[in-house]
Amino acid sequence: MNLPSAFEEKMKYLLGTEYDDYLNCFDEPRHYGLRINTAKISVEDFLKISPWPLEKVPWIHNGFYYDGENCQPAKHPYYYAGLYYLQEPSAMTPADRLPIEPGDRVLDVCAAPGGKATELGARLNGTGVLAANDLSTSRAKGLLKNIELMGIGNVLVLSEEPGKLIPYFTEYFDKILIDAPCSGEGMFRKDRKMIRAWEEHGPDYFSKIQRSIITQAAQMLRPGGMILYSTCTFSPEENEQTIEYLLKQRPDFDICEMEGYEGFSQGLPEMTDSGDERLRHTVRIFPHRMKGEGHFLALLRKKETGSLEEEMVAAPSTYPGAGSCRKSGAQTGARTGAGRKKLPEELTSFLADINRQFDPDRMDIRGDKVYYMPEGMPALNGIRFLRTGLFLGELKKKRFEPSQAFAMNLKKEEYARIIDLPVSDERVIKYLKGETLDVEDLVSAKEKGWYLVCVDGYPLGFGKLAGQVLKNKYLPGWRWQSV
Ligand SMILES: C[S@@+](CC[C@H](N)C(=O)[O-])C[C@H]1O[C@@H](n2cnc3c(N)ncnc32)[C@H](O)[C@@H]1O
Repeated sequence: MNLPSAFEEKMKYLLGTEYDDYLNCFDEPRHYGLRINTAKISVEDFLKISPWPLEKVPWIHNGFYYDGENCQPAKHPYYYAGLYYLQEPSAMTPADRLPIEPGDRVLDVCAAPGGKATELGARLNGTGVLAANDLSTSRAKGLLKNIELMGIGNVLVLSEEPGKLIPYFTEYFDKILIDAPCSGEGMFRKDRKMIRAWEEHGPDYFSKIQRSIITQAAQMLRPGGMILYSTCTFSPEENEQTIEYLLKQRPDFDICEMEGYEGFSQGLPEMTDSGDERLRHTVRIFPHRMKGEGHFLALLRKKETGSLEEEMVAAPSTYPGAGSCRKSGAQTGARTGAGRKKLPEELTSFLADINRQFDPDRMDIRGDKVYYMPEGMPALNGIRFLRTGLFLGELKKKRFEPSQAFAMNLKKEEYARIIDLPVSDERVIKYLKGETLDVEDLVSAKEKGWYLVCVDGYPLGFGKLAGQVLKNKYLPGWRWQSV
């Protein structure tokens, strides 16, 4: 194993006599993880239908190992139904250890491609709001797809430098996750390409970015709120020293203990100038001590009173942005459905078939597109975004076409017209490939209209019955790719 010598020296210093154990684990097989999406299915119900043997990740209630050399969960209809997310087991920890409560306003600052944001969204379970941001717009596109696939609707998907978000969201969020860009030392075992990247941009480069992100995020947290900071690297500069930096800048923050696990290791105050003993409550994951790749986590709380923002930031009484340069074509906050304005007939008649209460004031119609906004959203003019709210569908010449995101957000029992196929039915793959289906055996040709196509009771997308056949309305960009 060719590791950069500066990295080797640091790890010897960090690990002492355990260094050889760490090196030996490079020869061990990697761990493949699958996290059950509890927004769609309970752990118990998934275990009843799991096509593969699964072994529990002991510190994550909905996390499991699978045999990645012999199973391909990404090529299974349940993946297309959003029943699980494939994720390295240690990477499941940050979202799991941030205590999300129903109704919380949650920000994931560095969210793409959504490994943690999708779990945060599942925990909100349709309440509150999840703002998932990533500086990289191309990566944020993947994030949006994963959020929609997992059926999460109470979202904002943003693509901004975090500092730009502060005036809109000063002290707004109850919980913030910062899965910071980092030098990736914890991933060397899983992905050797990370070693080359480390040589280009190492801990010094990333620690500056992390300090900036964490102090910006601190301003968007309400007093009493919590931040979970994580990296997948070992370097103290990016871990304990970043937290030490925050605590110095922000005496209104403290470190909390998080739910433990026997394989976790304590943070290392001795790797900082201050030696602040509170840093022992941070968590390190070493791959030779447990079955997961290298990570670092710190759970932080902002004290209830006397937040620095009260002194430092003149929080705007109304959200600014009106009149500032808009980055995206769409205007949010200008809700044509607001004030109980009458909604278009074609939309109301579609929604009448859905067994769910929609608040007309939260309907946002922009051009021909209809969105269902999270409650109490500030105006976001001036922020680059990819999605605000649940994209319900499009108004087209006196008809409403429901979207893929809406299909994924629905539960089978919420919609009247269902075509539920068992996973063994060859029409499942045909549907996912975008083909027209013959469904004469399942529905009467007379009952025309939109149908929600499900696999074993879990929605995959819409189809429209016309004559004897079901026209396929599965989103073309999401289609099943034959290998
Ligand atoms: C470790 S990855 C996040 C992984 C993600 N949380 C997940 O679980 O799928 C770090 C992300 O930070 C983004 N990023 C880099 N610099 C950033 C910045 N200044 N603000 C916000 N995001 C940033 C990168 O584009 C990258 O997607």
